[in-house]
Amino acid sequence: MLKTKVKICGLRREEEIMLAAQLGVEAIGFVLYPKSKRALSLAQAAQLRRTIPAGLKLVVLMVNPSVKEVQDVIAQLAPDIIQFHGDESGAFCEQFHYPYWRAVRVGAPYLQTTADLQHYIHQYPHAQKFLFDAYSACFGGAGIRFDLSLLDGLHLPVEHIVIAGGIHEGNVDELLNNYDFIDLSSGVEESPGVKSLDKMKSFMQKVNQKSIK
Ligand SMILES: O=C(O)c1ccccc1NCC(=O)[C@H](O)[C@H](O)COP(=O)(O)O
Repeated sequence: MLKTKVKICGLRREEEIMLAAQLGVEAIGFVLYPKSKRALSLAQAAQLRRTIPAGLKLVVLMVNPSVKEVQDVIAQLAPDIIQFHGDESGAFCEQFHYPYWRAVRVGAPYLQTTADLQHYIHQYPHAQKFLFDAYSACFGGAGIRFDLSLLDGLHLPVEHIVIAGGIHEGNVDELLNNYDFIDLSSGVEESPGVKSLDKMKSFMQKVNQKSIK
């Protein structure tokens, strides 16, 4: 059994960051994808970056960025991890020699079966983790679950797996202590792009209660 770590994605306000740190969240995500309702500009992200307390990891999420955009993020934000959430190839992700998570959009036409997933992850040999999320036309943050049984039989250590997609206080039980890392966004929002401090608190209370001591 594992003590499940939590990443909350799409934070945009300093009070959300402070609360995440207080609640024992492992990592937060900034969305640098202009079409997202949770988008931050690079300048906004740089300002918020300064407020992140030590010990709270920063994951910067990008969707089909240019090389220059990734280089700018590394230079100006120095995130702990870059999360590639679009259609970036292995060669693209690996050219930066920077820690990255590869989002796997389960249910995409080319990601329908366990064999498809296995084939896909082999294309990213240096990914630190694979974040399994449900396929959606808007790329992510859509509150949709995927069929977890597709991960059964996957040759991938559990420490390399992050489960995302439609997680909230009401359904997190089945994941806790079974997965190393989970990621959520809309499940702790009061409106698109605005985190609910109350939902963050009650979600993390549940996680912390259920966690193996
Ligand atoms: O959050 C977004 O708006 C977003 C936009 C484009 C690509 C990815 C995006 N979010 C990715 C995340 O890491 C979310 O936490 C993940 O998709 C789960 O979201 P949710 O189903 O809302 O919990």
